[in-house]
Amino acid sequence: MEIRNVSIIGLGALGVMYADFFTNRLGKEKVRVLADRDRIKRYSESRITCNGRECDFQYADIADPMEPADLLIFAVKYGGLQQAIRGAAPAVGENTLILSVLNGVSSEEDLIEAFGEDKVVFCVAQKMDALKDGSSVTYAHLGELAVGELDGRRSERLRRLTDFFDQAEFPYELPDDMKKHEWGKLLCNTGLNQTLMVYEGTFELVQKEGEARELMKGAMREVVAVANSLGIELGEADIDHWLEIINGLNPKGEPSMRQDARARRKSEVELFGGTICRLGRENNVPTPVNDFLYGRILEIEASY
Ligand SMILES: NC(=O)C1=CN([C@@H]2O[C@H](COP(=O)(O)OP(=O)(O)OC[C@H]3O[C@@H](n4cnc5c(N)ncnc54)[C@H](OP(=O)(O)O)[C@@H]3O)[C@@H](O)[C@H]2O)C=CC1
Ligand SMILES: CC(C)(CO)C(=O)C(=O)O
Repeated sequence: MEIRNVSIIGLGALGVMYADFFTNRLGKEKVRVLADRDRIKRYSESRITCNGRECDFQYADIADPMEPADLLIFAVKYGGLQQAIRGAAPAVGENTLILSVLNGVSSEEDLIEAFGEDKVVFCVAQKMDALKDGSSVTYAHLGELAVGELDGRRSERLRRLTDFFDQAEFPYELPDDMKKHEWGKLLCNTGLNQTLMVYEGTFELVQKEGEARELMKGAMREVVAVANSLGIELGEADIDHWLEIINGLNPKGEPSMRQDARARRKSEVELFGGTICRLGRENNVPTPVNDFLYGRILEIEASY
């Protein structure tokens, strides 16, 4: 069945960016933002903007009966995923395809557990630099979604998805090995997000040579070592690939984790250092750089 409409749950930096993109391309009636009544009231009363344009979104109250979505995008932080899964359940029908733009390597497992393997296409959100300040979202790069099947098949549902992206002129990539690709993004976030949260910097700080960039690279090398211990073939070339992407981001932009810290919200550190330090211990891989970053981030969060 052809994809004709999109629903999005999570109206943050990425949610606004995607809701704005698809609303402009498909029309307001084809794009729903799913939320509870209180959030919808708050969103409707605030002036949400994306790159300075005022947004006019269609909201759907998750307490009301609703038609299933053709494509459902989860764009919440990991701490909000279980609640969002319960909230979005009425929008999942027989033919709904689900994407998660969440970072880390866990959200697809949670979505599969909730909705079944046949609904969830693996996805990595990459190369964007979306920044949310109050109700205003700005970005210099929309980035792209890397999508694929775990076994590398060019399946019929993947074709449905890419046909839809082609029609909407939405940028995407089809990596051959989605698991390796997810770990590549984990390598990026574990180095970049944690370093900039600890150093309180923008992308500029790690785009130039210096202590912060070296620390970031050290954290990335530990992700490679942990991945290798699990049989995932990441290497120096993957670090270089993600460094090149980082070098191209808006120098004044910030990763999602630094945005959490500025808002004094609990970050997704468990997805990054939390996961790498735990897997390192379990597989006898030393992770001193991540131990330092993870510990420092827990201290910062304890001070809120
Ligand atoms: N920002 C970025 O550039 C990138 C982010 N990512 C990943 O994407 C994910 C989303 O990040 P980001 O957009 O920055 O996150 P934000 O914190 O900006 O936004 C998350 C949004 O989810 C909403 N939300 C939480 N729970 C629910 C719920 N139960 N129902 C409806 N809405 C809910 C929150 O609403 P409210 O504010 O009303 O509580 C919030 O607006 C994260 O996993 C992040 O790591 C990946 C690539 C890039
Ligand atoms: C690396 C980045 C900035 C996406 O490009 C990201 O994933 C984040 O902000 O969490």
